[in-house]
Amino acid sequence: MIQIEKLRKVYRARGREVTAVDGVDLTVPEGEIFGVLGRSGAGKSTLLRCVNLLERPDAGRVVIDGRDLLTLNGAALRRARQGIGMIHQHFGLLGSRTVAGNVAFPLEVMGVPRAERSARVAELLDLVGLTDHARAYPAQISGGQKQRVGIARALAGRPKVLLSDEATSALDPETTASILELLRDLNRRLGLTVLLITHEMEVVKRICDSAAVMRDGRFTESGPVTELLARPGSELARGLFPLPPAAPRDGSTVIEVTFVGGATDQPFVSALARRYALDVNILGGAVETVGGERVGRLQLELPGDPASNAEPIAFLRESGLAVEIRTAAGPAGTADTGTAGTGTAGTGADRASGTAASIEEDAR
Ligand SMILES: Nc1ncnc2c1ncn2[C@@H]1O[C@H](COP(=O)(O)OP(=O)(O)OP(=O)(O)O)[C@@H](O)[C@H]1O
Repeated sequence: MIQIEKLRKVYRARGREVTAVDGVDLTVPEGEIFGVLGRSGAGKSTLLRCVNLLERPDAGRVVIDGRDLLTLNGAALRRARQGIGMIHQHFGLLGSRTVAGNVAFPLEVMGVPRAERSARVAELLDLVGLTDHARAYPAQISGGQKQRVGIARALAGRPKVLLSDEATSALDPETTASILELLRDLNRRLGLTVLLITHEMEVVKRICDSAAVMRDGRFTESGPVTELLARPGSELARGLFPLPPAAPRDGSTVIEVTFVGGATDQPFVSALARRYALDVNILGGAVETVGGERVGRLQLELPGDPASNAEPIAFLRESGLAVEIRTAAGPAGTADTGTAGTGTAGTGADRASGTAASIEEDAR
């Protein structure tokens, strides 16, 4: 389990101060995968590096499996850090060592005897599917295989916590999928607790149980992924399911409906049309599997202004669906009647573009 409380890290250089992490609270229960999503410069790497004390936080607590790392020194701190593995975007392999030699390296540093080391390396290579490449050098293997070596090496000391620093950012989509599948598999088989940072929505969608969006050193939203998807105004929901920036035409109401799990079984569009004799127009939408649950977002246009649609909207909400009303100025949040003009932050245009796609693009 990872517990981070009021974590703060300020860099000071040439008389300038940059608050990279500004009071972050975060809990990752044992065996869960937590993803921190954000643009370049949001503070993700700093946050991750504070968890294994590669960076010393200025304030706050980092508690791993009940031990407050900031209170430990010397051997006790070294032991605690052995319980935290880390993988990196550019793998960080030693070019002069074979695959097996790279995996053996941390075991050598830990002083594990040779025979035990060989057995453990064989076990680790089997775990990541690289037994046949034990004697290859990093230059002779693909990016995905290099990351598998990185993962095997990170697991050498039998850590309970794995930190992942953009582990799939240098990989093509197919390889990304296979590495994410491996991480999910290891998380389940070994009960690993994983904290990962990424700018890729795909990573959150495929393997994270919970996630946070980070901006300017803070979490702007945080929680179980399926809960965030159903939360009105969620940036994560907009990123995973981008919808067209539709402003309602005069005399119509545009709503965005998010449904998770069981709610997807209901034919709510036809129920709405039948019950209220409405001509419902579908403007856009998508349904996907997130965290093993079916999740979707639909943008619908209803005839009549928001006030005249209060009843149908209430019906959808009572059916367990999250409904946002889009006004000319953007989504109007959760107000029951969705009064026009009371939108949450941002204009229609910037709300629509402030999504995952831009999280990725800005980071490149
Ligand atoms: N060693 C450092 N000295 C001074 N400022 C730093 C240092 N490392 C990071 N920063 C600053 O702290 C802020 C957060 O950086 P950080 O690398 O943690 O963000 P990030 O979200 O991981 O971005 P990226 O994906 O580009 O690495 C940025 O403004 C960055 O310029």
